[in-house]
Amino acid sequence: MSIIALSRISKSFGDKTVLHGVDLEVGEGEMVGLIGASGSGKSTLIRMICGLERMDRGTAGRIALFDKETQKDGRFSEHCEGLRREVGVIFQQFNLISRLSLLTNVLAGRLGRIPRWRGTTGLFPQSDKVKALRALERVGLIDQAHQRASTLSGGQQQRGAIARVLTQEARLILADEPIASLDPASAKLVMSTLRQINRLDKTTVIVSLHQIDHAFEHCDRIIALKDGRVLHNGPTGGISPDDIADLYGVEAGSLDLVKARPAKPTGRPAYPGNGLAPQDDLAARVAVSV
Ligand SMILES: Nc1ncnc2c1ncn2[C@@H]1O[C@H](COP(=O)(O)OP(=O)(O)OP(=O)(O)O)[C@@H](O)[C@H]1O
Repeated sequence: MSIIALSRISKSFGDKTVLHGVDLEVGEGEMVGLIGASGSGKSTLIRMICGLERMDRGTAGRIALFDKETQKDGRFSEHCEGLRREVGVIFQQFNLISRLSLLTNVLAGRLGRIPRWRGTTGLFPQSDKVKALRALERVGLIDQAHQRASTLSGGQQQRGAIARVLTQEARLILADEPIASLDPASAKLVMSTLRQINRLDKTTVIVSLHQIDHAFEHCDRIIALKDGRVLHNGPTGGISPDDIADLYGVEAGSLDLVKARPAKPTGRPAYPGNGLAPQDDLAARVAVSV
């Protein structure tokens, strides 16, 4: 199944065109790094894929997710809203509600999947609370479940945001510069968490990154944008120092990144006891109100 299919996607803001007829296909279970200099169109492309942005009209462009059309020639299709529920989006700024507990934030991942009255009254079904706690356990934050989001570190908040998309049971994760605000150790942990979800759950992940060594280490495929056009689209190992130099407008000899290569799967979880806590144990924990 095709997870993402884009054809002839163009986007302009005023008289400035930031995406020029982009074509892309992403398949099930891929982990794709989206790289490119600042302003090359990475965020716009991600916003387009998740239905937050309309393409230009009159271009015959088309976007489909999971083989269903979300927009065509600048018009959203009837499937768009339903398909958005299947897409988990992670932003650089975490987007947790700071005064609420981490668990409540993570439960928000269920909002598109429960009746509205439950969401507005905060009466999440027990099964959803178990899902949220399992997600927190997978990202190594079970002990922080009842902590206010504002008291968590940046790395913890970003892993909280990942737990939220796990709770959403997203089939596609779009992460827009998820590690840009993090220290190196937290960045590594966030990237290995995304990679592990991709490997264990076969969730498709697209991650835009400024730190290209992380893209080299964790992604199977690199899509490189330059001035709104795809400059490179292929296996991570196939991108050359010259490609990178061209992308960022630097001398190839000044780059020290080719030593970074895709990591081999280890099968090791990022956290001890990760992900598979006994259901009973988790059910007991949800007795605490959220
Ligand atoms: N809502 C908007 N209105 C006007 N211009 C916009 C808007 N959104 C993006 N742009 C412009 O589109 C271009 C591409 O922006 P985009 O954020 O997609 O790039 P990016 O590759 O994600 O950059 P960065 O890595 O710095 O986040 C930039 O020139 C930006 O100023």
